[in-house]
Amino acid sequence: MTGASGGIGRATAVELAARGGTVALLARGRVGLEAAARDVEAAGGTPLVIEVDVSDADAVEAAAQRVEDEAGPIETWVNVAFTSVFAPAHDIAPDEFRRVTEVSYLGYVYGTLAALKRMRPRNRGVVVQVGSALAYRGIPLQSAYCGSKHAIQGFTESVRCELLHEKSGVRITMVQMPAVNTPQFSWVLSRLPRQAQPVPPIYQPEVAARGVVWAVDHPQRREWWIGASTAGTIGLNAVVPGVLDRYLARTGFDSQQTADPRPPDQPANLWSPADGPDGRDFGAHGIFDARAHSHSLQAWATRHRRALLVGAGAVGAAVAAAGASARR
Ligand SMILES: NC(=O)c1ccc[n+]([C@@H]2O[C@H](COP(=O)([O-])OP(=O)(O)OC[C@H]3O[C@@H](n4cnc5c(N)ncnc54)[C@H](O)[C@@H]3O)[C@@H](O)[C@H]2O)c1
Ligand SMILES: O=C(O)[C@H](O)[C@@H](O)[C@H](O)[C@H](O)CO
Repeated sequence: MTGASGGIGRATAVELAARGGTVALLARGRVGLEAAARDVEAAGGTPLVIEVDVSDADAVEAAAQRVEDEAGPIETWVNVAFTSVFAPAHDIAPDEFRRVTEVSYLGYVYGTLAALKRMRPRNRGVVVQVGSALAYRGIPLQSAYCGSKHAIQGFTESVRCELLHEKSGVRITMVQMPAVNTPQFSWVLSRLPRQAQPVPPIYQPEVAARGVVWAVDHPQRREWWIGASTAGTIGLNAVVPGVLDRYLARTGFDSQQTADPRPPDQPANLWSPADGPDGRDFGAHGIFDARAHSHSLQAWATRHRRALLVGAGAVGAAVAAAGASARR
């Protein structure tokens, strides 16, 4: 699991740990990683902490080898680690675009390559890409991030076709997330005047984590969408993208900021971690607990859609039968 020291990665590591087995925790911040390891242990798993910057392909490959040497064959690889800059494109420098892309896009590529190198010869294994509604829909103030998320989506489709072509038993799937209450809004480099926030509705990281674990177990589906807002955004964007352009131009600046000013001492994790030796543990949750939903009816329904369809069919048949017997 990359990006396991905070947010969705941290919550997912804990969710997976509850099944036992080794969970390798890959991220940069030592303090956050050690706290994540304690969480994994408490949940019943065996943590393996590996400090790695995912933008370094050799380091990611070495991390994968270390996992196999110390814990055995990697069954599942989950890419989560990312960074961003909250600012209009004209306020983001070229080297910042490069850095976001190297971490948030190429980090996923390097993780996927390290996993495929080991899984393809064994003809088994699962790669899960943690994505976003923003893999399909760009929003203002997040150009570097949205570019990376779109790129992951394209890369993943290509790899999926290649695996299908060679009739591989290895599976790759992507989980598109809604807005989630994670530390990102307190440690991503922000040039916004006000405190950054996820665009409501906001879900707790455990909702996202349950979605990832479901995808680990059901990787035959090409994508899983979490949250009605995700399904709505991707669906609407496919039909009326121009309407969304104008809607987001009008609402997207305010919906991504609270009324409070940006804290002057806010850290920035673009170049170095905020949860490293000089930092603190940020945990899985961000600062929006009071506004975040602990469940998503849509996510539940998509997981149980077969049972729901069968149930709806049965109800439909019963109603039709009742109607027919009433007419007799
Ligand atoms: N929070 C949301 O609203 C939201 C919404 C949709 C999708 N997502 C996706 O979920 C994933 C996690 O998001 P989050 O909000 O939990 O993020 P987060 O900022 O809370 O955590 C990111 C994790 O990545 C790690 N990381 C950052 N830079 C790294 C680097 N160079 N090398 C290694 N590790 C690094 C951090 O240490 C941390 O463990 C991302 O891929 C993001 O695109 C999040
Ligand atoms: O959704 C995402 O992919 C991002 O990680 C968030 O940073 C956004 O700011 C917000 O949640 C928009 O919905």
